[in-house]
Amino acid sequence: MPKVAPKIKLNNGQEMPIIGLGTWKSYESEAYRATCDAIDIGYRHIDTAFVYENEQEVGKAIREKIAQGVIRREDVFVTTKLGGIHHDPAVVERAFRLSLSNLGLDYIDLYLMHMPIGQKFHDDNNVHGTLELTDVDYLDTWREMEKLVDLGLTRSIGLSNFNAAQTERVLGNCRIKPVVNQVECHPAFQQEQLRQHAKEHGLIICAYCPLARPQPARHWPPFLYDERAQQLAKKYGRSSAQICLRYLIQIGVVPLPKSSNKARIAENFNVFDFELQPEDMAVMRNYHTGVRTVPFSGMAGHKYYPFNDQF
Ligand SMILES: NC(=O)C1=CN([C@@H]2O[C@H](COP(=O)(O)OP(=O)(O)OC[C@H]3O[C@@H](n4cnc5c(N)ncnc54)[C@H](OP(=O)(O)O)[C@@H]3O)[C@@H](O)[C@H]2O)C=CC1
Ligand SMILES: O=C1CO[C@H](CO)[C@@H](O)[C@@H]1O
Repeated sequence: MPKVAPKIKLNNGQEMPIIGLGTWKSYESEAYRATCDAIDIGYRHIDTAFVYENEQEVGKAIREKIAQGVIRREDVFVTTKLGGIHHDPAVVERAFRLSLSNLGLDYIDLYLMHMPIGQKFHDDNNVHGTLELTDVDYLDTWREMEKLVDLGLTRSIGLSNFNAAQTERVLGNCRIKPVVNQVECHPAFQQEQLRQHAKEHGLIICAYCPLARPQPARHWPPFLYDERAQQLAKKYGRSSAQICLRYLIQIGVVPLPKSSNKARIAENFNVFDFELQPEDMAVMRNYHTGVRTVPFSGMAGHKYYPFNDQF
């Protein structure tokens, strides 16, 4: 049996493994292969979304691993997300059922609102929609998501790309609390205030883009490629990606590194048998620049654009 990751308790009692496989840009057979490999390696947490157009492959891999007896359904934490084109309260349940049927599962563990902003619906196959944004209130969308928990279709619901004020607006008006906020978080964009805010309100921060989408040819980002990063990697006998993921775990967030390369999927998982010393945590802390990798700039003028506030 592979060693599996430790878990963190969510505010509804559910437990989430503290590292998950990201799957954005893992298409078709790649997403299938990556999910199979990840489960074999010991991942028990997979992050997909309706807009990634790979729910079917991710689901196929999970079902196969269940059929092979590698995991039981209850061993794996599956997250998918409501796309912007499905914010209209009238279509939320239908959109969820579409994702569930893509995955071929009876329930999912966590359903996130991908963004606080809705996009105009054209048809279900136009998953990315257009940048025609709508004014649907995310509270109305949230209320429909709560019903999915009532129906037993998802164990929990959560937010993604919400700022602190928007999170509080949901918390102040909800019947079922969000368990997480999934946001960009890595050493160059550490979300210190949002993390503190989430902690005070009982939400876990899941870190998307935890490696800031490395560009090795450009030696980007510095926290993976500069001299200090190399020195730290050498000191611990690890890769700089492992140092980064370990750092995120030690600051209390749940990283979701994407890889479709088996060696890197394994590398990203092997972060549970060492600990960064306080002086090295300080080195990593200093990489913060406050510059986002994923600013969703095309939505910048919208009234619910989340990133105008400081956090
Ligand atoms: N809620 C939201 O709005 C968003 C959610 N997400 C979620 O978060 C996940 C992670 O974010 P993502 O944007 O993919 O960015 P990541 O920071 O995870 O970077 C992914 C890139 O890093 C490479 N990589 C992976 N592991 C290593 C390693 N050990 N060393 C060097 N390079 C590595 C991958 O290449 P290769 O595959 O070749 O290994 C890929 O090109 C997404 O896949 C998605 O599930 C992401 C963005 C927004
Ligand atoms: O989750 C996602 C991955 O990142 C993309 C942007 O770069 C987003 O569009 C998408 O919603």
